[in-house]
Amino acid sequence: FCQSLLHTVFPPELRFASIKLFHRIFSYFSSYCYYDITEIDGVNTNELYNAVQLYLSSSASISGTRLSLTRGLNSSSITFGLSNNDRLTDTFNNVTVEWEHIVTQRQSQTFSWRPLPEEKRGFTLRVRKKNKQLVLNSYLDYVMETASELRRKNQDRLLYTNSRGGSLDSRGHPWESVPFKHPSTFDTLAMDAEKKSEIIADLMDFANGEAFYQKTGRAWKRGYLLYGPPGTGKSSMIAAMANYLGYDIYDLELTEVNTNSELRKLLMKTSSKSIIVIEDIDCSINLTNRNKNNGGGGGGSRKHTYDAVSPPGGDDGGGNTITLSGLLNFTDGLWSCCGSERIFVFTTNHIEKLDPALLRSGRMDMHIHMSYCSFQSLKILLRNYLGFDESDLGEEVLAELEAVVVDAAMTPADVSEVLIKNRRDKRKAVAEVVEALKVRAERNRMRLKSEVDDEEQEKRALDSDKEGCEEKGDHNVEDADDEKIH
Ligand SMILES: Nc1ncnc2c1ncn2[C@@H]1O[C@H](COP(=O)(O)OP(=O)(O)OP(=O)(O)O)[C@@H](O)[C@H]1O
Ligand SMILES: [Mg+2]
Repeated sequence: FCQSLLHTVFPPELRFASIKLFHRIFSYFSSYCYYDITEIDGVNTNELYNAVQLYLSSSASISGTRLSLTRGLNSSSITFGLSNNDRLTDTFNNVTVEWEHIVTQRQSQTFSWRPLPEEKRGFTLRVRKKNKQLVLNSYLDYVMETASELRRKNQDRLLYTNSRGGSLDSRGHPWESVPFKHPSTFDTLAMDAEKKSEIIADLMDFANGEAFYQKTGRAWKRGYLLYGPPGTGKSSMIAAMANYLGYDIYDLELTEVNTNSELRKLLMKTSSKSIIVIEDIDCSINLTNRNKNNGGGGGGSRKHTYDAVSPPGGDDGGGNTITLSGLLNFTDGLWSCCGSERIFVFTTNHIEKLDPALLRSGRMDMHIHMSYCSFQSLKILLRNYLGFDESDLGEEVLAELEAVVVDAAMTPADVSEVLIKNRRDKRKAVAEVVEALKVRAERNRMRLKSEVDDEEQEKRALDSDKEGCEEKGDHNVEDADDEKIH
């Protein structure tokens, strides 16, 4: 009755003004202030809303008897969230805040450029007025940071590529991404245990080293060079690194990049906590560092210039003008620090072809040699593919394997191929591996022997030539003496 009386007696304007006044008086006397974080801000999605939602999902265990569960696209885990009008308290620096999730039905579909959801969702944050500054200055930043950390952990890795050349997508990004689901881990990687644990420790030091890099005044980045013959696990190692640290991978295709500035733009669009990979560096860029004497009219100064890359077709007049110095700036220059926590990984099959400028510490901090199967790595492969431990193999087989594995110089890729082919019959698989290793070892021994024989023959031929010369020379001397005498 009162309500209808209010409706009839007071005109709407007055009613509105009185509600506003009431709110003002209430907020004046209240010791709290409230912040609304709505899901849609105008027509844009409010990033803070998503961040808060994700952040609160991490505190789900604290309280709350009713929670909503979600599983995002590309995500491999489930996250928790607050249900309608549920509240949750959180503490930050000894300050307690309260979050409430408010869902209301949207009244009428107003005109918009894109369909809006029927529900209007938002979080309301209630804080004491005296804590207002703390919340605005650091709590919300903390929420955003925690949320992005969670997003990274929950979501599978992304693999970015610049295969589109220099063109940008609709959001102005030069990178294209796909979910990265490589199953390689340090457990499945066949290599010597000490080397593996050294790499893992190095990665861990790097990931936890923010304070150290800050203290020493270094950019928070690290470079690894993986080198070795094809099929020894260089790409698998990169995947294992990404899976271990939870970083995204940017696979940089240098042949698709035309200029140094394009390279720089690509770098600027990479996120932190990522691995930037340049595979087969010796093939994608002509990395010879040349001292060109800039003598003619250029002030006579000796300039250190680098060769421009010639396009793969060998046509020197092409548009690809990335230089080694451009690449070095990419990894090491001022631009490399725009963002933090980055790992650069270069791979090559021929380390000897690389320029020393690229290999120096600071650019490539760690050189990792991926090599042929050793006895240790062979045992890892047998365990991974067949589930066989040393005890399953037996001493005799182990001794046989150990005797030939080094001479065989087989890559882990070759060995795993034999194992995959015979994986239904495990005993046969082991026998086949032993056989393959023996055949390879024998072949290598024969090759080595024939090389040594060839060398010896050559040496002998050279020696006999020399002797012949000396004899001839002696003759000449005698002849000369003869001549003198005559
Ligand atoms: N060290 C290793 N541990 C486990 N598996 C390996 C290893 N090396 C190679 N493999 C197997 O061989 C396949 C090829 O390896 P990968 O692509 O990592 O070699 P690569 O060194 O990158 O070769 P390339 O130089 O040709 O790029 C992988 O799918 C993996 O299964
Ligand atoms: Mg590879």
